[in-house]
Amino acid sequence: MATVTLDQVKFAWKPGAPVIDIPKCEIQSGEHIFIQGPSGSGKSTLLNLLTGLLLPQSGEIKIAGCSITSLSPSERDRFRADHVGFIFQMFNLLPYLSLRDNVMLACRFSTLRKQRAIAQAGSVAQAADQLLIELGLEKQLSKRLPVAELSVGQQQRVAVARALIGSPDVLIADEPTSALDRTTRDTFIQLLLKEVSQRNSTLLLVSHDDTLSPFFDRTLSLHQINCAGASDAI
Ligand SMILES: Nc1ncnc2c1ncn2[C@@H]1O[C@H](COP(=O)(O)OP(=O)(O)OP(=O)(O)O)[C@@H](O)[C@H]1O
Repeated sequence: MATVTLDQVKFAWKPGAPVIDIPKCEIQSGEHIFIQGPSGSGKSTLLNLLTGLLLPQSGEIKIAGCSITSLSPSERDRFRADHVGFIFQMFNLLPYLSLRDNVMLACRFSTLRKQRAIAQAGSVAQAADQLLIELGLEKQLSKRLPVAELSVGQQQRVAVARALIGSPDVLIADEPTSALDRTTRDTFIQLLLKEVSQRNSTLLLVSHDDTLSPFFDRTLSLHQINCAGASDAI
């Protein structure tokens, strides 16, 4: 079953200069997709359309069976909190909070994810701890460190735990490895893929780094799926 569907989606920041023009794209439930394209080709714009932060000028985007392009802004916000987990390039963790509190935050904005976390682990705190331990952060968790005292690779693993708590249908990762060295990067990607597989979440990961492609089920090249083909992409 398709988890993400784009149908005749067109978006332009300025009239007459389309950045996204995707006639058709389907991503199946549980697929691990690598989205690649040069700088300026529209990767971030596409992610913002998929999460409903931007609305296309025309066309339809469906996530987990819901047409997000038909929702009101507040419905889209709620849908995003319930169904989409994010991993950002710069993590976007709250530095003064503990590891557990950072992870639990995702459930504060979504009753659905909170209920799933409780059903899976007994409580949201236990679900957060379980994920952090699976991701190799037991020592840092027990010391109750603020995330500001973690290494870059450790912070990125906290960001993964936050994105995964309450098992969202779709996980979106925007250049999540750009701050990691090669060895940490490979370990991180393997761990991320293991965790999303366990939850049967669909993963969409964007990166400039083409050497990540072999880790994924499928690579979507913006050049191939996007007819807009931004002329200034490098
Ligand atoms: N807020 C904005 N306002 C106007 N134009 C924008 C805006 N954001 C991006 N663009 C334009 O849209 C095009 C695609 O940008 P986008 O950021 O989606 O590319 P990208 O592939 O994510 O690039 P990078 O890999 O460098 O982050 C570029 O031509 C860019 O100038």
